[in-house]
Amino acid sequence: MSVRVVARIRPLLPKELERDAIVTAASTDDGKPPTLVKIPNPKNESEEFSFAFNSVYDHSTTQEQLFTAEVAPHVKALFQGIDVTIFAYGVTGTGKTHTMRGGLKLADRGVIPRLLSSIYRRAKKIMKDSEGQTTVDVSISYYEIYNDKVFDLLEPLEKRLPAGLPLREKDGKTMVVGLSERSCDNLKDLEGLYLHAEKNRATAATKLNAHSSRSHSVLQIKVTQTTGDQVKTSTASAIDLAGSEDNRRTDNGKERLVESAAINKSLFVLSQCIDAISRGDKRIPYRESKMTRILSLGQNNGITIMILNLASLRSYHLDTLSSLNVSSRAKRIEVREIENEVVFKQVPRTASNSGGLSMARQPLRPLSNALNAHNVHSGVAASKATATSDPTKPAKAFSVYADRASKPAAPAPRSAPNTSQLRKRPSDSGQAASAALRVSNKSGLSRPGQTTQSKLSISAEQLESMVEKKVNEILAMRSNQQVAQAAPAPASAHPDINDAVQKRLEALERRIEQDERRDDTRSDGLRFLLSARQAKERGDDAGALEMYELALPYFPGQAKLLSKIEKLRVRLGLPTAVAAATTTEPEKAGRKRQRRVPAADEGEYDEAEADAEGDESYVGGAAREQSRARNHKSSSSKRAKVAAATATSAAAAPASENEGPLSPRSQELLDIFNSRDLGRIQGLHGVGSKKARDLVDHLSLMAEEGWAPVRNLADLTTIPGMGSRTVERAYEGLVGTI
Ligand SMILES: Nc1ncnc2c1ncn2[C@@H]1O[C@H](COP(=O)(O)OP(=O)(O)OP(=O)(O)O)[C@@H](O)[C@H]1O
Repeated sequence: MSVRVVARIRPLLPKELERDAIVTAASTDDGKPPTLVKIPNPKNESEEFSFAFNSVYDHSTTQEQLFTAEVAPHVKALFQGIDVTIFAYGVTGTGKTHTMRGGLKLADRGVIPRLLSSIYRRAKKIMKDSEGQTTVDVSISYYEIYNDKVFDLLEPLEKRLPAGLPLREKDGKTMVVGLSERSCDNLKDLEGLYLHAEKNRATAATKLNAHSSRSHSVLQIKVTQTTGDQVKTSTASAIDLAGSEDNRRTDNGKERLVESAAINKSLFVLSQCIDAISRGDKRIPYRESKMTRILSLGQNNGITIMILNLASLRSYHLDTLSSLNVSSRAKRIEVREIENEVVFKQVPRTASNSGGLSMARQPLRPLSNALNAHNVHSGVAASKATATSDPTKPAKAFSVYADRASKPAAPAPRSAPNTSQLRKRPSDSGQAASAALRVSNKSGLSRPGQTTQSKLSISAEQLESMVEKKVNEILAMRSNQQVAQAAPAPASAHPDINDAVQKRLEALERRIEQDERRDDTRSDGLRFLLSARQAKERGDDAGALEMYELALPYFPGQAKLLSKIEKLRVRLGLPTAVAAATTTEPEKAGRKRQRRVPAADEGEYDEAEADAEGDESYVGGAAREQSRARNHKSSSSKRAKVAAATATSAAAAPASENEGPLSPRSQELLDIFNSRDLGRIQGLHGVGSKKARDLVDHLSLMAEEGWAPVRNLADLTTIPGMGSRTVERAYEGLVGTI
């Protein structure tokens, strides 16, 4: 079966006007429940676009009706061992949180509280009917993804690590490493936990001067049914995605811009994934954001329901079209309704601390004959209207109450809509983009990446200085401090840039993106260490061991780390067959991990290769790329190469410094790192604020763990986030200060 996609149009709010409402629900045939959303063509209001969904709910639909029609039928499947994922998608202010969480009053309760009640009711029934033969355990995990970092909402805020929790793939499932899971005997406890977590979320948001709806929230309810020695587990996931938002419309400050960038990026990646799956592409860009990795749309077995929330207002016109485009394509994604395997009980090694959506990977297959028959659209995706979002939105809260048995509302039809009224196929993303640009131009907005074609004759020096300037701009745009200055469209800042420069700039942007990905991969090592420490604090030795072993490939040969692993193995009564257990196994795991992350890893690997060549040019362009490709076949350790590169590079300190006395400049560089002073580290060339924070975290952890300070430049290159090129840039940047 395919992902079930339903649309819900919210009612107008008190200050919104009926005459501004432009989105309507319609039926394919008179008397049938609505399955179409109609919206005028923004370029020609006399023309109307229709988008087909599995079901469409208009402003009159109550919370109970939506739940009864779309969610309640799947609770049974959940207890059969099938995972269920429900997620709300839509523009800011369209009713996602209202749908998922709802309000305080009984009638206002959204999908989540009703789902919790329903699960408890069914659990009770199963236990009663089996006369105690079957026991049902219900537990929850709850986390948010804020600025592409995962934070556990069940843990107190003080325990939050700035880097967030890492993700990893295990047995084809995406897991949040170190996520807590709380079991509750009754609905009231669960209610308390959920409310507490919601409070955590709001408090965290307030501390960051943000709004909680700027994060994606993921609630997972795990149902474990035990009969004799057979255990059946399934998970219901309720996801409230952050809303996309136009910065021009909301007059965002710099923090908001960073958030918006993260939200829009993850939602953009989601739409790219949906496009790629529906086109039948082999490569789906799941890994480009944490949210898409977790959601793994189309890769997860089980039932997936996407609720598209819509506001009918004209001020949302282009945003609404964009979200209609994305979600109507999601219908074409096939998922398999497969029960999780029953496992046989054995003495557990430990309570698992790894949460995550249960997602067994499967080959992706687009539905060849399930095109959006009714979809006719302009592909408008980029331009936005100019209204301001409502800052006076009432605070959201809810309570879970035991559901009264209620008469189900008329269920929505489950059949796919009739496709005979096909008017025009939805355009692919390329068409969408070009249409978007046409609209953008019409509305006077600048085209991202637009350049004038004028061929100016400029000297190589001018060219280099423009490139340098551009690099700095791009880096500045990506740092928190200067993000507010990033508002002007990058290319239009230089109307005199010719094609050659433009190409170089594009190559640079790709390069910077690669750098970021590489850093992310490396900082995973740090996250594993931090998770290990957390597990240790919780007294979870097995969890700590697992995390330390996962960290090992990032810190090869660290005696302290090896000894921690050894000690934990002894304590847990596990074989200490020394090297095999502590070195070989994790290294194998590391290699496996590298195979699973080809994109990130290739960049990192290439980087090490380029470093080994001593190629310092930032603008090496195609030649550099080709030289990297030639060298890609080498199989020796990347870290060894990075270290070797630093030792042999003419631009860096002399190799002898790694053994003998250090030059004053090298000493100064090491002192800065060993000081763990954020300001000083951030002040180094080539070290942005994000990298500086990660480095301080890492160095502090090293110090707490009793590891020796960094003694030479080669040591420095083994720190996650530091490559030889970064070390050299920082080193060179100290010229004149010493
Ligand atoms: N079906 C509905 N019935 C009544 N009020 C609704 C409905 N849907 C949304 N609202 C109201 O509309 C406003 C915006 O809804 P909500 O906050 O849920 O939007 P959202 O999509 O979650 O926004 P954000 O992305 O900012 O979190 C709220 O005041 C909410 O109470």
